[in-house]
Amino acid sequence: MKPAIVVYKALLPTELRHKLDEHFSVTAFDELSSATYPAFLQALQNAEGLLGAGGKIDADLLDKAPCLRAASTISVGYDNFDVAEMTRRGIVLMNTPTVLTETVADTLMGLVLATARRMTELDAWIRAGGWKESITPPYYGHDVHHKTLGILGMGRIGTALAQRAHFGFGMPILYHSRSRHQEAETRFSARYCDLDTLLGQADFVCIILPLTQQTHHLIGREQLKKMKPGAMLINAGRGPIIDEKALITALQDGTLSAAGLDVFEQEPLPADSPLMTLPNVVLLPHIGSATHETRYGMTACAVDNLIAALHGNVKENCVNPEALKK
Ligand SMILES: NC(=O)C1=CN([C@@H]2O[C@H](COP(=O)(O)OP(=O)(O)OC[C@H]3O[C@@H](n4cnc5c(N)ncnc54)[C@H](OP(=O)(O)O)[C@@H]3O)[C@@H](O)[C@H]2O)C=CC1
Ligand SMILES: O=CC(=O)O
Repeated sequence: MKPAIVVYKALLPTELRHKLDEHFSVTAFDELSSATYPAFLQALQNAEGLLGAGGKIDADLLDKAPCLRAASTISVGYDNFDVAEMTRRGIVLMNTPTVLTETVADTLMGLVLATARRMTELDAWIRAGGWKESITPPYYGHDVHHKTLGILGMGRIGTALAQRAHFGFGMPILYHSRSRHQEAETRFSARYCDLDTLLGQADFVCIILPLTQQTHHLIGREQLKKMKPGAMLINAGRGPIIDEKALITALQDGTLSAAGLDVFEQEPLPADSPLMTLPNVVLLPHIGSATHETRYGMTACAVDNLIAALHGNVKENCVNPEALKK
């Protein structure tokens, strides 16, 4: 008998669905809503595998999936999983690094440009009947090329961003990570520094860190005050890395000149969030990796990950290899 798996919030192209069907008995939920949730919980009872995107996968949910052996997330970030609890239970967690790196770096560079050059604001301006003759200096943007870029998190995506900024825009690069990254220092002349130095010297601060206990609210009121006057903050890591209340205040009182955000403390961003009405913010609905090509690559990777995990053949993309020893 084929192992049972549950697929949730994954838009599976036909060939990938067929691939899963070859290996597993699949129960799929395009959306998780109050209408579908009871059936989802029911299906979890026998599921050996779980494949999907988002959702809080904590001990309570794991209790409802007593047969689970592997979970495969269609994302590189896995802060929504209780990894320690999964490891304790011997449940392997797989993610999709690398396939999305270049696309998310493009998104970050796009946010830098859109924020500095006020692209969404001016798009709204022209749609409301405005034209450039009426744009006076207070509405001008700022240059990006040759400005200093600060990267928080010189991992896979941070490195791809540094490459774009160095070769494409001639930007001097500062970075902060847990450790030094020789490749970025050699290839892109990136300079390692502590967080306060980066905040004080960068014209653009780009956050592309994972959300962990250590990075939660890493950027709060005090850190925002340390940013260079006129600096802009870009976040595509995870919303809670920034204290959003402090961010809103800083954007309102001019401590921070502008922000470009793909991620938020609460997603979807509530309609009454002050961020919705601030002109000096570019908002994206967590679409860092959302291109046809990359979403396909991520989904294919997640499918292969689950097949490997449930066939005891894990070679890469395992978040908690210790679970394999259980
Ligand atoms: N908006 C979107 O759609 C997307 C968002 N993301 C987010 O981007 C994150 C990064 O992805 P990726 O680049 O592939 O991951 P990597 O693991 O390659 O890079 C993460 C980087 O963060 C650094 N880091 C981790 N913890 C700390 C800390 N406490 N202080 C300082 N630096 C820290 C790591 O440092 P070190 O190298 O020293 O270990 C590493 O350089 C994901 O976890 C996800 O949250 C990813 C894809 C899409
Ligand atoms: O946010 C997206 C991810 O892949 O992580």
